[in-house]
Amino acid sequence: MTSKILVTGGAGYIGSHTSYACLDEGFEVVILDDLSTGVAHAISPEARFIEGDVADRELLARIFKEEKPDAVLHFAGRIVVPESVENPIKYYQENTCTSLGLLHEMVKADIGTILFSSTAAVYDPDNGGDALPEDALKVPLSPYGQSKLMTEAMIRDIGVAHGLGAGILRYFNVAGADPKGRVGQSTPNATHLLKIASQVATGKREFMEVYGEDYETRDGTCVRDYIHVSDLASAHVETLKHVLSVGGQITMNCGYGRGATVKEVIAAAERVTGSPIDARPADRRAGDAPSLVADVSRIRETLPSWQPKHETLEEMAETAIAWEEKLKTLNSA
Ligand SMILES: NC(=O)c1ccc[n+]([C@@H]2O[C@H](COP(=O)([O-])OP(=O)(O)OC[C@H]3O[C@@H](n4cnc5c(N)ncnc54)[C@H](O)[C@@H]3O)[C@@H](O)[C@H]2O)c1
Ligand SMILES: O=c1ccn([C@@H]2O[C@H](COP(=O)(O)OP(=O)(O)O[C@H]3O[C@H](CO)[C@@H](O)[C@H](O)[C@H]3O)[C@@H](O)[C@H]2O)c(=O)[nH]1
Repeated sequence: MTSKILVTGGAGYIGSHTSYACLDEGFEVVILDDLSTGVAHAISPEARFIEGDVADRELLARIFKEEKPDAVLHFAGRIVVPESVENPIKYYQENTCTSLGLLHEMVKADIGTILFSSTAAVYDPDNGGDALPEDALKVPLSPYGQSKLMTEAMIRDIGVAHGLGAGILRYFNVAGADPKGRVGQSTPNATHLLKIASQVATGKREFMEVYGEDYETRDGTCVRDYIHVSDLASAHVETLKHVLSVGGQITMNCGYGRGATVKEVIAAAERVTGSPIDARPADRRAGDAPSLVADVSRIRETLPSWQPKHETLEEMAETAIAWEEKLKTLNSA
């Protein structure tokens, strides 16, 4: 029997890729998005789209009654770390409180499964650079990270009390775009490294800055575990199948288990285009961890069927740059 899922934030970067991946796997997909940072062209014509706010509890109750989804994939939220420092109320309201309302409506409607987008930002930024297992020390530096960690705790407690199956996925650094060119990172003022490098590579920006070259890393720039968004999308599909079949709760890091420096990411983008990227040294960005790398043992053991297909920085850069080019036509249409 076909399973039906409700995807909150399905018009956003990761939610849109995951919606396509779920549709490709035969799931029925209903998307709830208020288009605050998402874009209509990211929504597959095969999905049912409801424009609305996840904080609207009456709307949620109606959707659950009418659509009776088997699971909710909850991507919707605010994601800009510095903004969360300036405006923590917004982040606790729109990430933590909205998620609580969603969980409450799920329990009331007896919807038994949730996947939740958490983040590597929950871990201790001064972690020493070793790969981080899921039980590593949590010291979220920003209200953004804290809002996610609080939501994780709510899901665990509510899950235990009400028998909710849950997959909490802690994404490391998500990059790249759909290799089929259907979707990509479309937020115009996104701040992610490869997005910025792709904007320079496609002539949308003249130059970019490298935030700090004096870290204790192999070339002085920060290390992150970059994961291709399509591999992250397929990790959701496999997690969903796993939780729908065995129930229970699982928290898993999503990355490849190896780090790349800022300079290595920029060099990959340069190899793709064959042209230099004007990347200028700048001061450290406040709140940046020197290194965040995932220990991926748990996701590998739990989901042996998850086979990442786009692990190289070149593939992430190639798809990101191709999408940036495509956006020129989409945005001028
Ligand atoms: N992008 C990353 O590198 C990254 C890393 C770790 C975790 N995450 C998490 O993954 C999730 C998705 O991130 P993304 O990069 O796709 O962001 P995004 O901004 O592209 O997507 C978020 C989507 O949610 C929608 N939305 C926001 N608030 C809403 C609300 N109240 N009601 C309905 N829709 C709403 C937006 O319109 C947008 O389509 C977020 O929860 C984020 O915290 C992202
Ligand atoms: O123009 C730029 C942009 C970024 N960086 C550096 O590149 C690295 C990666 O930065 P960015 O792409 O902004 O990602 P993070 O700050 O690591 O945060 C991302 O990854 C986290 C998980 O690790 C998520 O929680 C966040 O939502 C998501 O923005 C950092 O060292 C930045 O200082 C630059 O040097 N120049």
